[in-house]
Amino acid sequence: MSTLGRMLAERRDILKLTGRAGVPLIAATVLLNLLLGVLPVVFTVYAAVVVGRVPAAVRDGIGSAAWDSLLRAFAVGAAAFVAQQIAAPLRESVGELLARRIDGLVIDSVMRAAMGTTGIGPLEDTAVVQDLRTAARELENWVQSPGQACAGQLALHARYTQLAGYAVIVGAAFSWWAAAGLAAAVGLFRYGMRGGLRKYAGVRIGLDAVELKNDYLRALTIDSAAAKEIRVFGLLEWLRDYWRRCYLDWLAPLWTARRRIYLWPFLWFTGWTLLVTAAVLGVLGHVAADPGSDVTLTRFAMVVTAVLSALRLGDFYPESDLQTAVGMHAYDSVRRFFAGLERAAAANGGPAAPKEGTSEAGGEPAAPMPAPRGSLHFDQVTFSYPGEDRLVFDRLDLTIPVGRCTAVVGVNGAGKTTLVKLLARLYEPTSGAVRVDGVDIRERDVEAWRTHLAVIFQDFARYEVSAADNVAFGAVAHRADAESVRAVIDAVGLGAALDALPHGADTLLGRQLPGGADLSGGQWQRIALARALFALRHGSSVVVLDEPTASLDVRAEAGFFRDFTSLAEGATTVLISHRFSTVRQADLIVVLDQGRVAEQGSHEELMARDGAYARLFRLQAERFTDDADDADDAGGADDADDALRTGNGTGNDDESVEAGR
Ligand SMILES: Nc1ncnc2c1ncn2[C@@H]1O[C@H](COP(=O)(O)OP(=O)(O)OP(=O)(O)O)[C@@H](O)[C@H]1O
Repeated sequence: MSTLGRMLAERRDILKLTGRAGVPLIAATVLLNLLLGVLPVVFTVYAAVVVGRVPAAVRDGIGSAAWDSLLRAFAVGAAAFVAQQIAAPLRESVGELLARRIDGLVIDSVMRAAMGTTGIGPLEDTAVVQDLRTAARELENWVQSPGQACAGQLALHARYTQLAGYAVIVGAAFSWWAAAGLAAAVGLFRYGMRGGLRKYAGVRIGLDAVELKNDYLRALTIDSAAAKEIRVFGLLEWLRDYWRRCYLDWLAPLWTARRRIYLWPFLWFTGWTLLVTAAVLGVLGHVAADPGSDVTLTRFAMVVTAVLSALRLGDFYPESDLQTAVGMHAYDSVRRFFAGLERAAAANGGPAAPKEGTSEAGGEPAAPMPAPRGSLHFDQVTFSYPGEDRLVFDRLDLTIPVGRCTAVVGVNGAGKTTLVKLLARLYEPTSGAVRVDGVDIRERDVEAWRTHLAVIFQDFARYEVSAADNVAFGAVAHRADAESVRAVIDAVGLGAALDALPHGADTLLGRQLPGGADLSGGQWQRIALARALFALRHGSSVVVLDEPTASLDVRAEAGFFRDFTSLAEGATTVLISHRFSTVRQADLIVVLDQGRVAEQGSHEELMARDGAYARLFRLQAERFTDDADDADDAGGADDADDALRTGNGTGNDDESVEAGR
């Protein structure tokens, strides 16, 4: 697209977005801007009239008709000046209101879309995430936002009305040729300034990825979690140097671009503009100096003031230029973000993604879903993550019985967490289906299906709200059920620890929050377990726990399974764990390997089979005996690797570590 085409498309987009502010606000902004265009011109005219009437007023004295006429002209000029002083801040306020309203609508639509995707695939897509982060940065910082681009574009009315007014003054009071020449010279200078800014903004926008990296490094230096390692490992010097280099990677191209874009063009445009202006003023002076000329003092003053004022209009407009050049960048990112969501929705065959500027997601809502009664079946499920060739599952066939406890084991990367993501419809299978009582879950309403699920992921969320709310988020509609919250807190053995906090279970969990406190890793894990129990008490019937005992001490781990199975009596439990002491008590144990089920059965059945599970179980049991040192040797680790790598071997370095837990 040509530069002009791009410029027009940019302006058209801003206009379309401006329309969302509503007619009254747009009308008020335009009106104030027109007023700010006309008032300086009126002031210029009457200032010249005052100058022209001074000689007669001085000659005729106070009280004369010439004196009164001078006062009238002065009053009009002063009124125009005062009105301008009032209109300018009013324009600022109304413009800000318009900008904030538009930005608010854009932020709403982005948040709705980001939170409203059925799956999480789009939010893990690098391009989509980068667009979201870019949009969020501009919208949050409110430096050059889309709303400000809209307000900035409307502010141009004031500037161009002024230019037209000054040109009319020069044309009417002197020469229409001079007026045209002046307008062209100012236009040329503006083109140079604004065009340069567009190019500069283009370079800055091209450095988005580097800027985001710098944002990350800045945040990292003050991140409390990283602060520990930065100090312990002595990373500070390295980090400082790395950040400095990244910062220069961002700054150096900007410096170069600024010199290239601005220096010579600026001199060239300035030279031409000054030349034309000098020609207009020179001819004016020449004509005025002619004794027979009809150029009066008033007209002379008016034209000179108009020319000089117009000249200023060729310059940079602080209320408009940067905003219109960069402000829409965030909006472009927003649009790319929406396009990315749509692409991801189409690729996953899921429901249509919400569109930018709309409030609802597309697609027909599916029918609600009854609680599962028979089985959860991964029916020939093949899956690879978007953009990845590697199959995590290759025609996986797995049946999870309802009302029983199924444990899933496998080496790091075997696909255990992915299994849960597919079950919760955070991703859709590439082929095959997840069926509940024989029905593909994609045929059901996703929200309805999720009301049956209570999933605690390995990296469960630690909300900076009260401990009680952290638990109640398992079934947020029942947040007021304090009795149940207390019951599940006690059930996971957290009652005493929370009672010791300043406000008991109502203490905010976040050390940096006023009156807040933090918990240990194991206590947080208990909070997550309580959340799952709370969900079970309020209607969920399938509970999935991904590494629920990873942070629990040995005593707590031993008690966990016994307590949890009695608390989750009748529910379908899916337990993912590397700890065989937890796993062994499940009704069914499934060993995942190479994207398929390698073995399944009860602990006794699998031990009798003496396959991968049995070897790994024995290896882990040995760790708790006096022979631990023997089991810890390389042979033992190899054994563990071989045990779970029943297929053609993945060469995963972490396997021995995990197997040895
Ligand atoms: N968001 C993602 N995008 C691309 N690949 C992913 C993503 N999440 C996981 N993977 C890959 O999918 C495979 C299965 O990962 P998954 O997390 O399901 O394994 P896991 O069995 O739960 O491992 P662990 O025991 O370490 O928790 C791994 O190879 C992993 O690298």
